[in-house]
Amino acid sequence: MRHTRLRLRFTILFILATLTIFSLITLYTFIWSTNELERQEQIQDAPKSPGAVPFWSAINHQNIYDLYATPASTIFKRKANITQSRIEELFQLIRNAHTDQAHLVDIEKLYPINPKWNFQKLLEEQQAQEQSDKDADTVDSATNLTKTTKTQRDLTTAEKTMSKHDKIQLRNYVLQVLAKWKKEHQNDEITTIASIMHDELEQDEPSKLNTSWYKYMKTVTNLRVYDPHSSPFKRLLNHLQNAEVIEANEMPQGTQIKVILDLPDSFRALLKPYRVPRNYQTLPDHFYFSDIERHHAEIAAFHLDKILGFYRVPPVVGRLIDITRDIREKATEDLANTFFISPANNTCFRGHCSYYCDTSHAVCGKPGDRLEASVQILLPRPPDVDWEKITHPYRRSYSAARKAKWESNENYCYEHVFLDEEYHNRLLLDMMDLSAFDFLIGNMDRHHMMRISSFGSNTALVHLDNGRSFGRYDYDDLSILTPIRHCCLFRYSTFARLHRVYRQGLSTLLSRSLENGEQLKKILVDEHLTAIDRRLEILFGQLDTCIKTYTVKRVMIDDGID
Ligand SMILES: Nc1ncnc2c1ncn2[C@@H]1O[C@H](COP(=O)(O)OP(=O)(O)OP(=O)(O)O)[C@@H](O)[C@H]1O
Ligand SMILES: [Mn+2]
Repeated sequence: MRHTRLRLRFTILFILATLTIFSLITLYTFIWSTNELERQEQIQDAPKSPGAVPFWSAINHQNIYDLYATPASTIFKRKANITQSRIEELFQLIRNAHTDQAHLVDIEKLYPINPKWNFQKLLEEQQAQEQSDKDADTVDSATNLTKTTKTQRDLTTAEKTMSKHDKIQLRNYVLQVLAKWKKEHQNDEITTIASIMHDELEQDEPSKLNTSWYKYMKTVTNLRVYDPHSSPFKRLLNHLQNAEVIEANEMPQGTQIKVILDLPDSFRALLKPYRVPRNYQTLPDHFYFSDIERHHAEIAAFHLDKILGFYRVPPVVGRLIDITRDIREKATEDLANTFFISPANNTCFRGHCSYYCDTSHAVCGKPGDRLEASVQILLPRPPDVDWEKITHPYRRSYSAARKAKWESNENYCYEHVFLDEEYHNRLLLDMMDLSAFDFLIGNMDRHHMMRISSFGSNTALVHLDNGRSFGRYDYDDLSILTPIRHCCLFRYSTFARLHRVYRQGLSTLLSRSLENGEQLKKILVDEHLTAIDRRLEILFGQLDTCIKTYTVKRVMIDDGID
């Protein structure tokens, strides 16, 4: 009896407990779901959390954690002031002018110069003028001249800039000089790095003469750093991609981390590691000189240079490396000492350099040992081969406060570049090619131009260091075109190639080249591809303006360089 009552009491207790638990759960679920609903309502207009946004579309997402975040800027679309049909017209115009010019031998008639005008005299006048400006500046700062008198003096200086007549004469003079340069150099023999290095190698390291490295060096000439159709080029790409690393050493030159890899068969390569995602844009408050170098920019620049037919960027591939096996275990002591394991258990290294070489900007594998990098052939350097480092006349000021001279002087090309005899040769037009290339890739950081001086004077620029290109796709920096806008000179051959890729669709060619020839995926986000097409049109627009101002034959030049 007692037993049955006890069981009944237990059953009631059990039912009561179940009911309580059940109602608690229901209540909790209700409260939770209402909260959730409310929460969802609240964040309906707020940006999605970074995790909810697919990686490639995260580009225009504002920062959810930033209370003052403004919506990402809408893509800045600068319109080219030229239509497709005008580009075609321009092409016909330029092609006809080129054909006409090929038959004309009398350069003096084509570019007439007043017998009373003299280059040397103009040069001396200009130099005297500069000296007096400098002296006046020194006096100004010494006597602490008031602002008004200084402005007055600036005004008189402005009046003293090169006269219109002198400018016309000087342009014709430069055009004549370039035509003479062509005559002198059109039969130059093409030389190779292999031939420059041959004798020393034969004496000191004869075994190197049988390597695939030497075979590639036979294709590096004074005109281009690789032959895209040759087998040494294809083998080189494969080698950069797959060869085992023998030693990893830090590159002492430069401001950001770079690693020199020794590869088998005498090859050396320059590695720039992954630092930021493909959709990273130069931080709004960063100058170009604080911008972080991007491995994907190096890769994309190589592909673009190849499509444009310059062949002036040393071959580079994107490579997935094992940070421990390929770098740490092969590192020199100095480099190895900067390795550590991060809190996320990834292998990282800091390296030694002046920008971003500290623990908070370390290069880390992600996850673990996996690291993307650009790997570029390191061309022979001094003492084996001599290079010339030319300060770019349109170099930006590397100071946050100062501006460069060319930014405020519209006559800068006449007063500084045309008057400088160092530019009375192919260098002037190589610089125009480079300005076009840099504008397309958005590179503001071309402080120097490099060329291999062991080749003599007829030697192409080598487009080294493109790590700070592709920094922005929402902005086209017209100032990169200043050399072209100021000097208004351009090669026929370059124009013809630009026109060809324009017709084929430059961005299509580029994305195809990256897809087929690159192991790393999505090197350029679509926004960068769109920007390149837009910039090509802007470049044509600039050439159109030049031609309208100076006529085709005073802008377009055939200096014999393809
Ligand atoms: N592929 C290469 N072959 C031969 N030399 C190279 C190559 N790449 C770079 N160099 C040399 O190394 C120097 C530094 O490289 P790079 O310009 O890429 O570094 P950086 O950190 O951007 O330097 P900076 O801060 O001076 O621009 C170059 O000026 C050049 O002399
Ligand atoms: Mn650089």
